Amino acid sequence: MSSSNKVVDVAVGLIVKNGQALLAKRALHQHQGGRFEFPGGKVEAGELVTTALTRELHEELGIDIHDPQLVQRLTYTYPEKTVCLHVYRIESFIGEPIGREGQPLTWVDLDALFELNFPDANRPIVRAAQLPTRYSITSDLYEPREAAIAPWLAEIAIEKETDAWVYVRLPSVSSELYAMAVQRLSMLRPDLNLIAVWDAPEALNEIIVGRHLTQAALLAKKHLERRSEREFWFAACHDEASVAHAQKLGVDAIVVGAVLSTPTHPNGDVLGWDGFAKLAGLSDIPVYALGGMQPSNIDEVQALGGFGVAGVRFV
Ligand SMILES: Nc1nc2c([nH]c(=O)n2[C@H]2C[C@H](O)[C@@H](COP(=O)(O)OP(=O)(O)OP(=O)(O)O)O2)c(=O)[nH]1
Ligand SMILES: [Mg+2]
Repeated sequence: MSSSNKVVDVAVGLIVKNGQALLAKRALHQHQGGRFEFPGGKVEAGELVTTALTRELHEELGIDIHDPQLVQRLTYTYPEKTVCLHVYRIESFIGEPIGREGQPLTWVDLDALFELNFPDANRPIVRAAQLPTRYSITSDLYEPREAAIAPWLAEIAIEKETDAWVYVRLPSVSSELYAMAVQRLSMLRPDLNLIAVWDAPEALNEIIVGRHLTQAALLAKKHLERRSEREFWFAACHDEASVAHAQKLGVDAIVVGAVLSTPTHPNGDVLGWDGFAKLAGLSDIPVYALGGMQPSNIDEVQALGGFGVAGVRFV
């Protein structure tokens, strides 16, 4: 293999404070010069990626970071070279960032990142920067008819925290009833970021932020057509093959489970923490742990390479 075919590993810091991300402007003479970037730099031979991240952010910004969380590994081929961007979210650091190499710095609202000119590899980073660490899922209607929507709405209205991301999972209902439930939920709780099941009616596109593929639907899919850059795709994965397929398709994040058994699925096949760690370790995209999870499990999940927790009943 010639050296130009070698993948260049890059440690990238998604530094977030008060809902804003820290960006630098790349110098004109650099690769992808003149564009905004998330601060970071090349991993040196024999260096751990997290060591490189700490070193680069100290060199470039003069800050000392704590507890970086892996968000994604992103491989992208430019005409000149192939890079693998190892993206870490950093919410805790000591020092006030300054452009120690003369590079201009700026803080930008997370949802405004979509408007900026980044290196071509960065589009998935901009989407991943929006992702929450809690992926909430609805319970089903108590029976598949319209009268069951009102009590379902009442429960969700109380249960779901402000701005939550909520996958509307109603396996028992027709697509007409499904659309009605999503529309009514969106009117009652316009703050929620609603995720519809993958084959829900197109008419919902205006009020949802994305779609969720069941594992069977994921495996049957050959391409993923995003209707816009702001459309998020999630997928359920229970094994290695589905994790690999989700990555190949370009899904934004996966929901892996069941990690632990739950009162509603007491005897189901569970991965256990070991099984979860194995699948999370294989995944280059963000992973939510599902099955017996509460928000308080987040540290455990992240220590095993996960990104967030998913669940029907968060208390
Ligand atoms: N830091 C950073 N690099 C990015 C981003 N997106 C992207 O494609 N890259 C590419 C551009 C470069 O080819 C490579 C990073 O190299 P770099 O120039 O920052 O490396 P470095 O800090 O070690 O600097 P140098 O001493 O080699 O100039 O990754 C990004 O958001 N941040
Ligand atoms: Mg750099």
